[in-house]
Amino acid sequence: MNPHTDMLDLPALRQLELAADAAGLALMQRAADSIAAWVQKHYPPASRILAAVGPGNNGGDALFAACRLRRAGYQVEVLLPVPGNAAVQAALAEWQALGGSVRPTLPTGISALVPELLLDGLFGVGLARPLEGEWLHLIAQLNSLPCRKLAIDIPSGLDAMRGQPQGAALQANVTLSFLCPKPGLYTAAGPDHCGEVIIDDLACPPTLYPPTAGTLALPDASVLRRKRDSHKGSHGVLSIIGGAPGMTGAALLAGRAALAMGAGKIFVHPLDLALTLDPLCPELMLRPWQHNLLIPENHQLVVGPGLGLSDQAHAALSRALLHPGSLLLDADGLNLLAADHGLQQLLQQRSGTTILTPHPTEAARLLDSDTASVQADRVAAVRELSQRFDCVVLLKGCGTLLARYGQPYRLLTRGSPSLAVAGQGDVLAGAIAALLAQGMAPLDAAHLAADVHASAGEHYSAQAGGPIGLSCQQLLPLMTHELNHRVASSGVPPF
Ligand SMILES: NC(=O)C1=CN([C@@H]2O[C@H](COP(=O)(O)OP(=O)(O)OC[C@H]3O[C@@H](n4cnc5c(N)ncnc54)[C@H](O)[C@@H]3O)[C@@H](O)[C@H]2O)[C@@H](O)CC1
Ligand SMILES: [K+]
Repeated sequence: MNPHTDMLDLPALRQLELAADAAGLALMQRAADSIAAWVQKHYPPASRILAAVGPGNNGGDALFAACRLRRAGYQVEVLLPVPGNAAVQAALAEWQALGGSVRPTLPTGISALVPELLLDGLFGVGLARPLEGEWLHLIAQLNSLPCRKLAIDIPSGLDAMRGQPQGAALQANVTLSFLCPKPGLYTAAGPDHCGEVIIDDLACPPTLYPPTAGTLALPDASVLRRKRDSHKGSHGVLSIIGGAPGMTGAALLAGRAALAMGAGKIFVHPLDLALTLDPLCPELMLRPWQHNLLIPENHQLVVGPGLGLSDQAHAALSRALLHPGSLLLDADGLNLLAADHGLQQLLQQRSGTTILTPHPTEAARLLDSDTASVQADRVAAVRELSQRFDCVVLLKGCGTLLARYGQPYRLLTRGSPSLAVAGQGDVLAGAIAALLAQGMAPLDAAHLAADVHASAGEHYSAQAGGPIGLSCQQLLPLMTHELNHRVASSGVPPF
């Protein structure tokens, strides 16, 4: 267990809290130390701090931190809307012994008292239902304060496991989270509410941690190291089927991305017979699809970019499902699969690994569900898909998730809205297949390719001054650079 990258599900997190308690670890005091240390590092004494204290242990963390900060000379105010549990009461006794008072509501027109920093300790992982009434009002009031906001453990109102606001959620600048990362910090609406995320394991011994459910840890890229003594045949071959009339660009984008990510040889089989060359990328070998097209066993096969939903597309997918090697299905490859139980049966009978790369709406189609339900619990959706189809599944969207049944799920911490443009799904499909072609295991290939893609999106935003306007031509060199960097820094460091 690495408490900085490995994640627990909620029952396991509760189990850990109990184990720490039984071991006599005063975790709440350590949490309060951690909060106070963060404040002292960033704000000089006498700064104005407002601590919002909720009814549970999250409130206890905030109020014990308030005591420490008052002792250290900060001007601390405490907002305590409801009487808290025993931990809050103990902190309150300490606070009052220090001469502190509490206010039950936030007065309107407090311009003179506007804090420099809000400590948000209303709710943590114990949020059990949507917020209502006065709580909604309070969150809105706190969000409108013109000051920086430090969320304790998780922004109040955000579901720690699902990353969705429960009615409303605090908009934090920094989130200081304890014991281990929670998926809700990184996926769905989580990143837009958390700001910078800091994990403090509170020096809780790793032996106390139950088995992990998921991880943020990245796969090692050293398998992609190249020998001087290598040739194009050393780096794998892949075939892409897609590119129906009107959507030929999708297949070409996948092909170009595969080249940028190091695949040795790339065949593109467009359904549009008129497409015979990519003039901007003549390295791609274009061989229009025919019903008797034979894909050699050693090719990594991608089906879906610009495939369409025609009878021809259906026939191409049916045949592709018989391919004995690895197969990646994207876009209309997934839509055809979702709509046809016969194709799903063929998928179940496959001997090679299959990777599915749905966006939330495609995932909903595969699950006979709707997009909102998938987004409401992205971790559950990706796990369910991987189990139902016995595939590696990559669920796109903010906080990309990957799962293979029986293994911890994986969650990307990187990403950028710059990538939310047409064509990037095709780029990702080609990138994954390129890493498969170079010998990476399917889950690792999908994970590393997605992380390289996400990182390149971040680099683009940094270079362009913002996320608008990304195109494949700009992104692919950034992906190549990022991949080379990952490979160079993998494995044992050089002298
Ligand atoms: N137990 C432990 O070992 C540790 C807990 N820690 C802190 O404790 C937090 C968890 O504490 P709790 O389990 O007490 O939970 P919380 O403090 O997150 O909230 C639970 C309280 O909120 C109420 N509540 C839940 N949903 C509500 C809603 N929608 N509207 C109104 N009230 C609602 C519950 O009735 C309960 O009173 C963590 O997030 C973390 O901040 C840390 O101190 C580290 C150690
Ligand atoms: K909180």
